[in-house]
Amino acid sequence: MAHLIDDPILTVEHLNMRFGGLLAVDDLSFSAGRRDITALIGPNGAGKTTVFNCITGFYKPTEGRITAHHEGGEKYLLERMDDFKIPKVAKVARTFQNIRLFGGMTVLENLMVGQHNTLMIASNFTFGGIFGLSGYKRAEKEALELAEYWMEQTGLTYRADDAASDLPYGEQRKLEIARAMCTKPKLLCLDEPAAGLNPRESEELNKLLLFIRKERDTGILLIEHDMNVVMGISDHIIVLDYGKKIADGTPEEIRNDPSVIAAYLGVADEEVEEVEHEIEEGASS
Ligand SMILES: Nc1ncnc2c1ncn2[C@@H]1O[C@H](COP(=O)(O)OP(=O)(O)OP(=O)(O)O)[C@@H](O)[C@H]1O
Repeated sequence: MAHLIDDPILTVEHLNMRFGGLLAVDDLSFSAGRRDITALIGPNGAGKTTVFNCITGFYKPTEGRITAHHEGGEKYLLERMDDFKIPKVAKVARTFQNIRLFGGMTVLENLMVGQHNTLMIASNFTFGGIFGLSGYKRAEKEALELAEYWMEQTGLTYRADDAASDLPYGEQRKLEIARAMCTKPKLLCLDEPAAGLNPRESEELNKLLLFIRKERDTGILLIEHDMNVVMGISDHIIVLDYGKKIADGTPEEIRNDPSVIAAYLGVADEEVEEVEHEIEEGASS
């Protein structure tokens, strides 16, 4: 089963990632829609973070092709790009499972650092900033406005001058997303954004991600274990188990897919039919 995507922001074709004797990602192909929230789910160790690391250039895949498709028709082969070019040129941004902020910097400073690339270009990679070049000043003003915009959307304006490390966990997660959004990504990859959030915070996260998809024309690719988040906001779900894709469809299709239930429950293949039967019985009772 493969979910049909008319207008992909990302296509992954026959991706393999091998670590010594372990095939962590096994012939994986899928697409993520340009304005969709696509979730990558699966039991622990299924290969989800490895896929993210291949997409964002942390790992060079053993085999396969990963393409970012921009609206103008430009295509970027991510597996061939230097990792620092992936956010800058291909416009693919990411957050991490373990929060990686500059703890000693303020919220605002974290958002300005996120725009370092744009400001360096505006300074012509010289001391343009110090000498007050007009192009640099304009870029700096725009960077500040963008930082303020994302502080507002994430409810962090009142925290602008606080050190990132002083923020509670839920706000640090939001700050990471705000910082990624300051790079104006076309695809935002989020590694377990709901981890450690309480139910109210994860509800706020859902709203923020739906806002990003609707207002910013940004596709989202998300790894998540919190099924309230996954089932609540995803347009499309891909399920991995032992590095292989075992399902690909809408939340409704995935929810009722016996092989997915089996993978999560950890039952053997031959028991899948039994699980399927139980689901059918459950649905008819
Ligand atoms: N750098 C590495 N070297 C060797 N093995 C690795 C490396 N990175 C990941 N693996 C292995 O690849 C497999 C997939 O790991 P991965 O972290 O991608 O899974 P995951 O689905 O993200 O798991 P989780 O939900 O627990 O984060 C695991 O068996 C893991 O031990």
